[in-house]
Amino acid sequence: MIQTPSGPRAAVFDLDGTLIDSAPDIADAVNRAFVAHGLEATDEAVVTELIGNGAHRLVADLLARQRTPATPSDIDSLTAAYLDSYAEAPVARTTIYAHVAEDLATLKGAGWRLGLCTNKPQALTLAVLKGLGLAVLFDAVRGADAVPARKPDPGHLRAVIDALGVTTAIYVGDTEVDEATARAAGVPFRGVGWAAPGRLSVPKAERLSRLSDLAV
Ligand SMILES: O=C(O)COP(=O)(O)O
Ligand SMILES: [Mg+2]
Repeated sequence: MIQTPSGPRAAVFDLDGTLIDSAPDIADAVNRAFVAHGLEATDEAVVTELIGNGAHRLVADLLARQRTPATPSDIDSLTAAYLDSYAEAPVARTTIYAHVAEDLATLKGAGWRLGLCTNKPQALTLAVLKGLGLAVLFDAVRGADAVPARKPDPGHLRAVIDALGVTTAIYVGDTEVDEATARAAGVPFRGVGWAAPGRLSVPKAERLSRLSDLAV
Protein backbone atom coordinates (compact mmCIF):
# COMPACT_ATOMS: atom_id res chain seq x y z
CA MET A 1 0.00 0.00 0.00
CA ILE A 2 1.15 3.48 -0.79
CA GLN A 3 1.47 5.93 2.08
CA THR A 4 1.43 9.69 1.66
CA PRO A 5 1.62 11.00 5.20
CA SER A 6 3.69 14.14 4.58
CA GLY A 7 5.46 16.14 1.92
CA PRO A 8 4.01 17.52 -1.27
CA ARG A 9 1.17 15.51 -2.74
CA ALA A 10 1.87 16.90 -6.16
CA ALA A 11 4.43 15.79 -8.71
CA VAL A 12 5.40 17.32 -12.04
CA PHE A 13 7.11 15.19 -14.67
CA ASP A 14 9.32 15.85 -17.63
CA LEU A 15 8.20 13.83 -20.68
CA ASP A 16 10.95 12.67 -23.06
CA GLY A 17 13.45 10.37 -21.37
CA THR A 18 11.46 10.46 -18.11
CA LEU A 19 8.06 8.93 -18.84
CA ILE A 20 8.55 7.79 -22.42
CA ASP A 21 11.30 6.66 -24.76
CA SER A 22 10.39 8.95 -27.64
CA ALA A 23 13.89 9.05 -29.12
CA PRO A 24 13.08 6.67 -32.03
CA ASP A 25 10.21 8.86 -33.30
CA ILE A 26 12.15 12.09 -32.70
CA ALA A 27 15.16 10.71 -34.58
CA ASP A 28 13.00 9.44 -37.46
CA ALA A 29 11.14 12.77 -37.74
CA VAL A 30 14.20 15.01 -37.58
CA ASN A 31 16.07 12.77 -40.03
CA ARG A 32 13.13 12.83 -42.49
CA ALA A 33 13.22 16.64 -42.36
CA PHE A 34 17.00 16.80 -42.80
CA VAL A 35 17.04 14.35 -45.72
CA ALA A 36 14.14 16.19 -47.42
CA HIS A 37 16.32 19.34 -47.22
CA GLY A 38 19.33 17.57 -48.76
CA LEU A 39 21.11 17.13 -45.41
CA GLU A 40 22.49 14.04 -43.68
CA ALA A 41 20.57 11.77 -41.30
CA THR A 42 22.08 11.31 -37.82
CA ASP A 43 22.31 8.07 -35.79
CA GLU A 44 19.46 7.65 -33.32
CA ALA A 45 21.94 7.29 -30.43
CA VAL A 46 23.41 10.70 -31.21
CA VAL A 47 19.98 12.34 -31.57
CA THR A 48 19.01 10.80 -28.20
CA GLU A 49 21.88 12.61 -26.45
CA LEU A 50 20.64 15.96 -27.76
CA ILE A 51 16.95 15.72 -26.71
CA GLY A 52 15.71 17.86 -23.84
CA ASN A 53 16.20 21.47 -24.89
CA GLY A 54 13.32 21.68 -27.34
CA ALA A 55 12.91 21.21 -31.10
CA HIS A 56 14.69 24.37 -32.25
CA ARG A 57 17.80 23.63 -30.21
CA LEU A 58 17.83 19.98 -31.39
CA VAL A 59 17.89 21.14 -35.02
CA ALA A 60 20.56 23.78 -34.29
CA ASP A 61 22.72 21.23 -32.42
CA LEU A 62 22.42 18.67 -35.23
CA LEU A 63 23.39 21.28 -37.84
CA ALA A 64 26.38 22.33 -35.72
CA ARG A 65 27.42 18.70 -35.32
CA GLN A 66 27.28 18.24 -39.09
CA ARG A 67 29.22 21.52 -39.54
CA THR A 68 26.45 22.76 -41.84
CA PRO A 69 26.34 26.56 -41.93
CA ALA A 70 22.76 27.74 -41.35
CA THR A 71 21.02 31.07 -40.99
CA PRO A 72 18.41 31.59 -38.26
CA SER A 73 15.72 31.30 -40.93
CA ASP A 74 17.20 27.95 -42.15
CA ILE A 75 16.97 26.66 -38.56
CA ASP A 76 13.38 27.94 -38.26
CA SER A 77 12.24 26.23 -41.46
CA LEU A 78 14.01 22.94 -40.64
CA THR A 79 12.44 23.02 -37.16
CA ALA A 80 8.99 23.54 -38.70
CA ALA A 81 9.62 20.65 -41.12
CA TYR A 82 10.78 18.41 -38.27
CA LEU A 83 7.72 19.20 -36.14
CA ASP A 84 5.35 18.63 -39.11
CA SER A 85 7.01 15.30 -39.75
CA TYR A 86 6.83 14.36 -36.04
CA ALA A 87 3.12 15.26 -35.89
CA GLU A 88 2.43 12.81 -38.73
CA ALA A 89 3.68 9.87 -36.61
CA PRO A 90 3.93 10.94 -32.96
CA VAL A 91 3.91 7.48 -31.36
CA ALA A 92 4.90 5.07 -34.12
CA ARG A 93 7.93 3.72 -32.23
CA THR A 94 7.60 5.49 -28.86
CA THR A 95 7.25 3.35 -25.73
CA ILE A 96 6.34 4.10 -22.12
CA TYR A 97 9.13 3.13 -19.68
CA ALA A 98 8.46 0.06 -17.52
CA HIS A 99 5.95 0.57 -14.67
CA VAL A 100 5.45 4.27 -15.50
CA ALA A 101 1.76 4.03 -16.46
CA GLU A 102 0.82 1.88 -13.47
CA ASP A 103 2.85 4.01 -11.03
CA LEU A 104 1.29 7.26 -12.28
CA ALA A 105 -2.15 5.67 -11.88
CA THR A 106 -1.20 4.54 -8.36
CA LEU A 107 -0.11 8.06 -7.39
CA LYS A 108 -3.26 9.56 -8.87
CA GLY A 109 -5.38 6.99 -7.05
CA ALA A 110 -3.63 7.97 -3.80
CA GLY A 111 -4.75 11.58 -4.29
CA TRP A 112 -1.63 13.07 -5.88
CA ARG A 113 -2.02 15.93 -8.37
CA LEU A 114 0.07 15.19 -11.46
CA GLY A 115 1.55 17.74 -13.87
CA LEU A 116 3.69 17.65 -17.00
CA CYS A 117 6.44 20.18 -17.86
CA THR A 118 8.15 19.43 -21.19
CA ASN A 119 10.15 21.27 -23.83
CA LYS A 120 8.09 19.49 -26.50
CA PRO A 121 5.46 21.80 -28.09
CA GLN A 122 1.99 21.65 -26.53
CA ALA A 123 -0.02 20.18 -29.42
CA LEU A 124 2.54 17.44 -29.99
CA THR A 125 2.72 16.74 -26.26
CA LEU A 126 -1.06 16.26 -26.13
CA ALA A 127 -0.99 14.04 -29.23
CA VAL A 128 1.74 11.86 -27.71
CA LEU A 129 -0.01 11.60 -24.34
CA LYS A 130 -3.31 10.70 -26.02
CA GLY A 131 -1.67 8.23 -28.38
CA LEU A 132 -0.12 6.39 -25.44
CA GLY A 133 -3.22 6.55 -23.23
CA LEU A 134 -1.52 8.78 -20.63
CA ALA A 135 -3.45 12.04 -21.12
CA VAL A 136 -6.16 11.23 -18.57
CA LEU A 137 -3.61 10.98 -15.75
CA PHE A 138 -2.53 14.64 -15.83
CA ASP A 139 -4.21 17.59 -14.14
CA ALA A 140 -2.00 20.18 -15.92
CA VAL A 141 0.20 19.97 -19.02
CA ARG A 142 2.47 22.76 -20.29
CA GLY A 143 4.63 22.34 -23.38
CA ALA A 144 7.40 24.73 -24.44
CA ASP A 145 5.12 27.05 -26.43
CA ALA A 146 2.41 27.18 -23.74
CA VAL A 147 4.56 29.42 -21.51
CA PRO A 148 6.45 32.71 -22.10
CA ALA A 149 9.86 31.00 -21.56
CA ARG A 150 10.63 27.28 -21.58
CA LYS A 151 12.91 25.20 -19.32
CA PRO A 152 15.44 25.96 -17.85
CA ASP A 153 13.37 29.09 -17.12
CA PRO A 154 11.84 28.37 -13.70
CA GLY A 155 8.62 30.09 -14.83
CA HIS A 156 7.82 27.02 -16.96
CA LEU A 157 7.76 24.70 -13.94
CA ARG A 158 6.05 27.32 -11.76
CA ALA A 159 3.28 27.64 -14.37
CA VAL A 160 2.54 23.91 -14.09
CA ILE A 161 2.59 24.01 -10.28
CA ASP A 162 0.24 27.03 -10.30
CA ALA A 163 -2.10 25.25 -12.71
CA LEU A 164 -2.20 22.28 -10.33
CA GLY A 165 -3.49 24.61 -7.62
CA VAL A 166 -0.68 23.73 -5.19
CA THR A 167 2.20 25.76 -3.78
CA THR A 168 4.96 23.23 -4.37
CA ALA A 169 5.58 19.86 -5.94
CA ILE A 170 8.39 17.42 -6.67
CA TYR A 171 9.84 17.73 -10.19
CA VAL A 172 10.96 14.49 -11.82
CA GLY A 173 13.25 14.49 -14.85
CA ASP A 174 16.08 12.89 -16.79
CA THR A 175 18.51 15.70 -17.66
CA GLU A 176 20.49 18.57 -16.15
CA VAL A 177 18.00 20.95 -17.81
CA ASP A 178 15.35 19.55 -15.47
CA GLU A 179 17.67 19.73 -12.46
CA ALA A 180 18.54 23.37 -13.25
CA THR A 181 14.87 24.26 -13.74
CA ALA A 182 13.88 22.78 -10.38
CA ARG A 183 16.80 24.46 -8.61
CA ALA A 184 15.91 27.86 -10.11
CA ALA A 185 12.25 27.37 -9.17
CA GLY A 186 13.12 26.31 -5.60
CA VAL A 187 11.41 22.96 -6.13
CA PRO A 188 12.72 19.56 -4.93
CA PHE A 189 14.05 17.39 -7.77
CA ARG A 190 14.26 13.63 -8.31
CA GLY A 191 16.08 12.08 -11.24
CA VAL A 192 14.90 8.84 -12.82
CA GLY A 193 17.08 5.75 -12.52
CA TRP A 194 16.69 5.04 -16.24
CA ALA A 195 18.11 8.41 -17.39
CA ALA A 196 20.70 8.05 -20.15
CA PRO A 197 24.29 8.02 -18.83
CA GLY A 198 25.87 11.42 -18.24
CA ARG A 199 22.68 13.44 -18.41
CA LEU A 200 22.06 14.01 -14.68
CA SER A 201 24.42 15.26 -11.98
CA VAL A 202 22.39 13.69 -9.15
CA PRO A 203 24.11 10.40 -8.13
CA LYS A 204 22.55 7.19 -9.37
CA ALA A 205 21.93 5.96 -5.80
CA GLU A 206 19.62 8.93 -5.20
CA ARG A 207 17.51 8.41 -8.30
CA LEU A 208 14.02 6.92 -8.41
CA SER A 209 13.83 3.26 -9.37
CA ARG A 210 10.01 3.47 -9.54
CA LEU A 211 7.78 6.58 -9.76
CA SER A 212 5.62 5.06 -7.00
CA ASP A 213 8.65 5.53 -4.67
CA LEU A 214 7.73 9.23 -4.60
CA ALA A 215 4.98 8.35 -2.15
CA VAL A 216 7.20 6.36 0.22
O1 LIG B 1 13.54 18.55 -25.99
C1 LIG B 1 12.38 18.21 -26.19
O2 LIG B 1 11.84 18.28 -27.32
C2 LIG B 1 11.50 17.70 -25.07
O3 LIG B 1 12.22 17.16 -24.03
P1 LIG B 1 11.63 17.01 -22.54
O4 LIG B 1 10.27 16.32 -22.61
O5 LIG B 1 12.67 16.13 -21.94
O6 LIG B 1 11.56 18.40 -21.97
MG1 LIG C 1 13.66 14.81 -20.74
